[in-house]
Amino acid sequence: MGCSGCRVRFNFGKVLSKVSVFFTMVLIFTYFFYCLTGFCDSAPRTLYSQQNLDYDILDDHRRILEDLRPPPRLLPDAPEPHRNRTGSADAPEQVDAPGPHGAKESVQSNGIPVSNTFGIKRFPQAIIIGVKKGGTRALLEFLRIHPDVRAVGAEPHFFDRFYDRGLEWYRNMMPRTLDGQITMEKTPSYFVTKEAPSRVCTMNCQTKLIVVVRDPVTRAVSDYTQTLSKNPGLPSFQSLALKNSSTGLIDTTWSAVRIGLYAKHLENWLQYFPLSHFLFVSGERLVSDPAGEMGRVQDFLGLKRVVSDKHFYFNQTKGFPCLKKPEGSSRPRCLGKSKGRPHPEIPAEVLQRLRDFYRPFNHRFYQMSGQDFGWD
Ligand SMILES: Nc1ncnc2c1ncn2[C@@H]1O[C@H](COP(=O)(O)OS(=O)(=O)O)[C@@H](OP(=O)(O)O)[C@H]1O
Repeated sequence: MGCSGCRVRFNFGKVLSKVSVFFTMVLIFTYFFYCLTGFCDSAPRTLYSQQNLDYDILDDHRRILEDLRPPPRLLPDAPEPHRNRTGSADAPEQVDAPGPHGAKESVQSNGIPVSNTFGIKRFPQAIIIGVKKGGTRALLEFLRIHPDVRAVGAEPHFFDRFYDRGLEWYRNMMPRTLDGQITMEKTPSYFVTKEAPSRVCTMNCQTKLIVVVRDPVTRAVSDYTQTLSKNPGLPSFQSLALKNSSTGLIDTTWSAVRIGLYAKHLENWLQYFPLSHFLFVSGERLVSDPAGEMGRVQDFLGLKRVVSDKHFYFNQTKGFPCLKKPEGSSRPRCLGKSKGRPHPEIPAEVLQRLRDFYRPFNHRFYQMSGQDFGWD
């Protein structure tokens, strides 16, 4: 009697364990089938995060790695694509196109790109198109703190150098975004590239365009400083800026001078985009009042004003505002050494000559943009 009771209990236990194994298998297969058909991607983020507890941690890790990584070759001090007579501009330069997100994507130990698991790669809805040495890196890094902005770290240079690679190549460069997030990139040379406006419009004529402008004289000196840092044998600023020292005529073929003719470049863009698609950010105010300028940028992009005073502190050593908590990191960080470096001393009369030269162009630019930047 006792023994047959044991057998019944024993059999019941066996059946129970078989049933639970069966249901577990059914659950596992259902889950895999669900994921294989792509539904995991469309699951609400919280649910998805719970199922993949380490996903967000890995994504943060990827962002941190991106921050710590030395800037990719094209960025942010990428030499101009063309080398001029000084040997510092206007000859095509052999550069590798950046990979998606500007450099190699972080890869998990199983070889799957970490950032490859959710969201969609979209064309940028907003692009920082210029100007070189205006403060474009600072603006992009400040924007990246915003949870609704995802941006490519490197400069893709699609609309100037790599257009023949096609729009799909470009889209593939973009980070994945969730609905409601804005995709962005910055390539300051777009502003001075003749073909760029029509090409951007071919992608999307509704694209929002941000131009960080800075006093063209200081901008030219900053540009020269960058080239000099790579080529210490470069002729003096004045010998490059002036056609002839006795006449004092400005050499507008020198790219460091030409880039500062903002009215001329803007005219080209206005043939394809209405003024309402542009936001002109003051490079000077981005340094003196970063939060104020970021308020304008967030409004223009239709974003909640998340980036504010509390994100910045002024670093006395650097002499520039820095971020208390950059994207993906909890430690304060300033921009790299190539941003905010000391400029060489330029003779006052050369600077004055350049100031006089730019004045009418600046005034024309104030009229066109509807903003007085107070450079003279
Ligand atoms: N917060 C902060 N930190 C450091 N530097 C700052 C910052 N905000 C603006 N700037 C100014 O940005 C100038 C470089 O401009 P870009 O980033 O547009 O340069 S680049 O075109 O991408 O090479 C750089 O020019 P230089 O001062 O000549 O180095 C800076 O003056």
